[in-house]
Amino acid sequence: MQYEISKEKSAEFLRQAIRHMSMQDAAFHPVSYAVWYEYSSGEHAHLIDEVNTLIEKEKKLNEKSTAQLFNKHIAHLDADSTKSIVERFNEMVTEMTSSTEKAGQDTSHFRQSLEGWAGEIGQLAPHIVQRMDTLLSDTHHMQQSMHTLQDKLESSLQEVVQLKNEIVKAKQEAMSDGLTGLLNRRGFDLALQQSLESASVHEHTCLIIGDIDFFKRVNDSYGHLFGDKVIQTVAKIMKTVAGDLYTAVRYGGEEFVLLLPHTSLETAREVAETIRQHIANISIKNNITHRLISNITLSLGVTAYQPGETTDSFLNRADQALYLSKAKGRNRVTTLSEELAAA
Ligand SMILES: Nc1nc2c(ncn2[C@@H]2O[C@H](COP(=O)(O)OP(=O)(O)OP(=O)(O)O)[C@@H](O)[C@H]2O)c(=O)[nH]1
Repeated sequence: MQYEISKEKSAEFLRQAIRHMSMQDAAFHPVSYAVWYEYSSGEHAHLIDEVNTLIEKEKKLNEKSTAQLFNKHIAHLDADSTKSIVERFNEMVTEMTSSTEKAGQDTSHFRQSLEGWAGEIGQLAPHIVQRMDTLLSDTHHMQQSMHTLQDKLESSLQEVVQLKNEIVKAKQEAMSDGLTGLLNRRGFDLALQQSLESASVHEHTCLIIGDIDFFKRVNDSYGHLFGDKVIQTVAKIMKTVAGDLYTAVRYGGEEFVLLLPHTSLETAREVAETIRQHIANISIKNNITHRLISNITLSLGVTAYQPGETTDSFLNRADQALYLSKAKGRNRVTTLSEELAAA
């Protein structure tokens, strides 16, 4: 979807979209707006064909068919485009609300003038009074329609606010892990990309990857629920250590990542060592046996981003460092610079 078009062109699409929307059964909301805006822009041949076929068959689009068109042709858009749709709809409704309000005021004013004239003319030319009455009654209807439209627009605005909140919430949910509340892998990919894009050549970005040792044994010995509790406890420690400076991630089952922007390799190693020690010192209560379990350990790998390398190569090196920690006996931190990884 392209939104980089001139204001005049986009205003033209907007006008067309409103005209189309007003002829359908579906209500005014961002979903129908998005469908009709895209239809009016003429960009999506498939969408246009499908809409035309539906209109031919059903005359008007209802909520269901509008939602289906949205899901099929528009819902896959990235979050920025979705946000753009909602913002444009919001602007449109706000503009329409204020023009309707103004039109309502003008109509009310016109009606008052008519009433005034009716009184005056009635005395001079009684035969015109009946026509004036009709005119007054029409104006009254028009005023009522304005109020109805205004009410509808105001409720559309509320819907937009709600939709915006839902988009924000859905975005957050899609990026976070349900068990721990940390960022999930998808969230991490985005955070890593943003961090590398915003870092200058002279700044270091580091990664720590940690993996709970012999976690299968933990599950086998104390049960899956206890295993979950261990994951949550490790996540809590990662989050505390991360604070506002770093980003903690549940990368996979029992694997965690800490993203450290503007951080030297040496500092990252110290942070990893702090995490390792924290975890080696925890005791977690087994809710079934009521015993404290304290032999939980984490192996960690640390590395720094090398300018120009791909994120895959960055991640692979951190993984390699983690693998070395496991191979050397677990419960330890291994730091791997680019030269060492290549050797
Ligand atoms: N309780 C629980 N277990 C999980 C979860 N996700 C993955 N696991 C378990 O984590 C275990 C990972 O085991 P392995 O990959 O064999 O590794 P490990 O036993 O930790 O051994 P090393 O990594 O070599 O030290 C598997 O048994 C998975 O079932 C989860 O969300 N909750």
